[in-house]
Amino acid sequence: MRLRGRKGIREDIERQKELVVLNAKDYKGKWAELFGNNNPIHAELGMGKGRFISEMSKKYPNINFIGVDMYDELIRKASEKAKVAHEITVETEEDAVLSIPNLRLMLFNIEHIEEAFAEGELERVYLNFSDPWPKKKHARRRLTHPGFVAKYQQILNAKGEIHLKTDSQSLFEFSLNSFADMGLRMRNISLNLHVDGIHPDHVMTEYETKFAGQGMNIHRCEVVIGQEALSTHQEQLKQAAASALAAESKESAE
Ligand SMILES: C[S@@+](CC[C@H](N)C(=O)[O-])C[C@H]1O[C@@H](n2cnc3c(N)ncnc32)[C@H](O)[C@@H]1O
Repeated sequence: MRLRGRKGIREDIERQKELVVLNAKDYKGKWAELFGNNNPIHAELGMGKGRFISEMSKKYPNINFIGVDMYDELIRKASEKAKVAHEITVETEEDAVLSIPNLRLMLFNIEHIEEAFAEGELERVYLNFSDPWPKKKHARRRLTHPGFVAKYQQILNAKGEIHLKTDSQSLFEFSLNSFADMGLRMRNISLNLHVDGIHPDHVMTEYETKFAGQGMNIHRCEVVIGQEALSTHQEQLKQAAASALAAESKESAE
């Protein structure tokens, strides 16, 4: 997605100091301080126009959300969407900088994400409809390339997870292989999310609305990164297996 900067956009986002972070590197290791609490931090990498991150921040006030994108215009659009989602009415120039306590929009290139977050500073990374970069020679630019995933591993904490959604079958295949090659555990894999049945709390992104509306399959998976998340997942699997065995032996006894 390429957008040419429009005069005034930079000034507009610069004015929104409470919501927009232009100097993300300065907050490395200090995001909890910026939010003023130790709630988990979830980041959407490549948020586009920001519908997902706005709605998530409204729905889950006890989680801190950061929407990351590299274009001024998208940060501005996302800030407008956030204010609508949070029902902030902008009456004057000054009001435009009103803060949303659990949301920040960060202008940043994900290629250098480890320069913006310290080790274990995030609890979840959302990759929603990331650019598929279909040409093989561009594989390194895909946000699920092992080079990127290694950076996410570094900045995610013990409960860390990556949640991926995409319409692109080729990106999905590439991503699953990438995660598997890195020895990572995947769960809740869906090749057709909207047919498998979406959870009532499911929040759609702009691209998801468009592609699902066109009848395209939406692929999704969760990747368990942190040790604590992995232990919880393994415990859940053990319990599910034990209940299945118990049900089976009860059935055969009857
Ligand atoms: C296809 S759009 C998806 C937007 C949104 N997540 C959705 O699902 O509607 C991908 C977004 O990722 C952003 N993006 C791609 N590469 C990026 C990078 N290296 N750093 C920051 N943003 C990036 C693009 O600017 C674009 O807004």
